[in-house]
Amino acid sequence: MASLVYRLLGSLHSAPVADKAPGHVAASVGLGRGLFSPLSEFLGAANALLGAYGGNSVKLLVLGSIIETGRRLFQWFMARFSIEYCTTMRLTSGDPAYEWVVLLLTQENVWRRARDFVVTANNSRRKWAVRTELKEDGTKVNAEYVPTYARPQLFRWRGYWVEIQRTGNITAVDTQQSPQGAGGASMTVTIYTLHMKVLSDFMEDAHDRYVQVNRPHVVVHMIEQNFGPNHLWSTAKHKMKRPLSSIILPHGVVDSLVDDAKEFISSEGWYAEAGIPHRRGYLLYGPPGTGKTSTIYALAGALNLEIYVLSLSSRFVDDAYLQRAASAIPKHGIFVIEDIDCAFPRRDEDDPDDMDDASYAAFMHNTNPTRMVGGMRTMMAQPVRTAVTLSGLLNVIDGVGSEEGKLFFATTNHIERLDPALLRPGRIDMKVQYEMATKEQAGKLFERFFPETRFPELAEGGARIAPQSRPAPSPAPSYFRNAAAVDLPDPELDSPTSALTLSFLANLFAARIPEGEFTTAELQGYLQGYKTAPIAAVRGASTFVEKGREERKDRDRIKTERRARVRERRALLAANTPGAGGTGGLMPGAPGANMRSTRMERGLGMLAASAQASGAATPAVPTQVPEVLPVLNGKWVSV
Ligand SMILES: Nc1ncnc2c1ncn2[C@@H]1O[C@H](COP(=O)(O)OP(=O)(O)OP(=O)(O)O)[C@@H](O)[C@H]1O
Repeated sequence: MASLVYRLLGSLHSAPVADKAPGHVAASVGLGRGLFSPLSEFLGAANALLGAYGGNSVKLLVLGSIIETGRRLFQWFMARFSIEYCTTMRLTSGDPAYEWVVLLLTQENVWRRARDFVVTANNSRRKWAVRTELKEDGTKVNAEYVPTYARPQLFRWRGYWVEIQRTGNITAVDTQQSPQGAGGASMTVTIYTLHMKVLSDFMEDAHDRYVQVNRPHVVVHMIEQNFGPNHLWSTAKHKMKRPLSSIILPHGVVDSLVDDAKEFISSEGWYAEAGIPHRRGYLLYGPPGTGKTSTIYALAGALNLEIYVLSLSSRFVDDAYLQRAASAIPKHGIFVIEDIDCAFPRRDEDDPDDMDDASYAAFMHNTNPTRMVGGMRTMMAQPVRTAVTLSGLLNVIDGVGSEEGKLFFATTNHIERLDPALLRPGRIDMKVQYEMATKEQAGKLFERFFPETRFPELAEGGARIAPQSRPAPSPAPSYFRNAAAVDLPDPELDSPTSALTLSFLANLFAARIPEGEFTTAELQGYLQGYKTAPIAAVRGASTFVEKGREERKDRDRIKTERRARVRERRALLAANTPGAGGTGGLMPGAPGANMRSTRMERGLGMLAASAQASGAATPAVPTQVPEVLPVLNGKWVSV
């Protein structure tokens, strides 16, 4: 380029001045002298003048101006061109569309040209990363190379040029931790085309690929506590779909749930015509380990829906956050609130049944339980609570965020704690109760663990009882009236008899498991110990039941003792608490005395009790009553 300019200048320099004579200019344009002669004469004079007084530098100046003007014209043209001849879209991590495009990029092998990677050993199961297996002393280590795309990458898609670039927090994205919003990443996709239709085709293609790849998975979006309140649905996990048949519930329960959800999704028009918000609420309630969460996952897999799970007891989840999180869920997403009861006040805040061991110890020994609830350190032993208020929760269920064809699922182990306002139709449209496993469930679980395909030697054939004609397992079939007495061959000592079939074993197992005493999760845990030994599983069932009963007795005894100790301690605290009939007299007439909460009173009572117990003098009461008054080594601490 530089040499070109020099050559041009050289030619200008060497060109004879006569060539640029006024007459020549006029002749070369071929126009009549009449019109242009004054201009030609002016140019001729200027030329002569320039030639006479160091005109070369001025020529250089003119040339420079021409080049600059040309450059600007080109820029202007390019700006116009790129606005009109390419389409640009921006995507933010955390948004479902971002995931779709990420997958398309990976499938198009755009990462092959990338030179900038983040390496992570965190297996994300996403298709975004380049997965490698490294060998380290014979052990395989999974590592992923995640391209950052910090610099623009150009690739061809269906004959169009597409450019992508990512900005923002590019090192934290596209592993399991993918924050959205201010701290997250965003991606710019530019397609060089005149037609908007290409853009929608691009997104459609990206979406189709995403659906195709995730067909065997259920995508579960969660909230990553570490990312703070600015990030919604920051973590996505891909779980293998679970067949509905693997959920073992009393006959018809799963089917009615699935039919209801399907009917809801397909009747959007009806809701619009009837003027009813298109949403549906389900409450699954019952003891832990009975299959509530598993049912939701299986349902989502069957209907190809994505799940958005939120726990109200998460740090920083308050009314505003809940509202934002619900609004960010796309149409037909399943919104799950786990343990919804923690949004409701307890009748007894210090119920020992709700305390974990740390809280119980803190309550009994007057130490700081250091539990964070709603971003605030609370004193006293308490069950985990939430910063979400009942009205905030109801607003979200009723409000904009819960419309648009969303399915809302709430789970709880304590339906009795829920406010009737939540349970009314329109908020909760269908309730499903989960109970301890029945004999029928135990038998079905056994059959699921030991299918005939894996144990052909125990398949039907020499069967004593065919499955169709098998008597209902609950109550115990007549031939197993005395199930405990049925003697099974020992697989290690005896050779299996032809009469011993899996259905026979399932029935015997069902007969040995008492009705409604164990959760399905407990039975599953037991059977997991006998993955390849169905006969041994049945042989050990009675011992398992006995042990389970003993353990339960122990747990009940501990609970009863705890309750008694908590009652005792409360009585002691009350006796030392002013205003509660006690003799503590800690705060008579203290400023703010009317602000005392039950919790504060307990705190003061604890202080007095601990001071009395240690023989120390009661610390002086502060003149200003702080909001929370925990006690640390006999000193007042204001939080
Ligand atoms: N009815 C069931 N059918 C099949 N598997 C079950 C059933 N109940 C429990 N399980 C198994 O037990 C484990 C725990 O189940 P799950 O998490 O669904 O229970 P849950 O009722 O949601 O418990 P929690 O109230 O503690 O959340 C899972 O591995 C699941 O496979």
